[in-house]
Amino acid sequence: MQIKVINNSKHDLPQYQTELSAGLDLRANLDEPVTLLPLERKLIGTGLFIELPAGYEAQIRPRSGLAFKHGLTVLNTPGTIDADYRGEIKVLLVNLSNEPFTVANGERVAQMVVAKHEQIKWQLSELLSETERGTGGYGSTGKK
Ligand SMILES: O=c1ccn([C@H]2C[C@H](O)[C@@H](COP(=O)(O)OP(=O)(O)OP(=O)(O)O)O2)c(=O)[nH]1
Ligand SMILES: [Mg+2]
Repeated sequence: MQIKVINNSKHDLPQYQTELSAGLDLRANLDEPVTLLPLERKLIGTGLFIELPAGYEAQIRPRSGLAFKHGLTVLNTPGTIDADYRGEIKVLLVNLSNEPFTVANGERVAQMVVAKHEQIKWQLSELLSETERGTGGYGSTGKK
């Protein structure tokens, strides 16, 4: 499917890195490097503006390599880009390591997955159907 995009960044459009990748890697669009101290969070611009069709969202997710090697993740993961959003796509990075991390211009800081979603209508009810699980959760299964 085709998605309208405005690229006001210094970089090429995000690409799928392999044939069947789910995520497009998003590059930081910076005038100068940005340093995140331990536990610090910062919004990183991408310079990208998109127009998703109705019924689609884009999810902003961390990259596992940055998370594993540097404790860098997306604070609000998965970030939600609504189909009616026309602003710049931004990435809310947080440094969960003990070391400062410096983001370079053009660094692939996160990935974006475009996904279908439903918009529901509520059917207000008094009773829900019975199931084997019932109200159990939070580790309720597999016990004698
Ligand atoms: O990681 C993100 C998350 C959101 N957005 C943009 C697109 C999204 O459509 C809009 C609103 O996001 P969200 O609904 O998560 O934030 P909110 O705190 O509920 O703000 P709002 O009241 O504007 O909906 O912000 C981003 O650029 N990056
Ligand atoms: Mg919202």
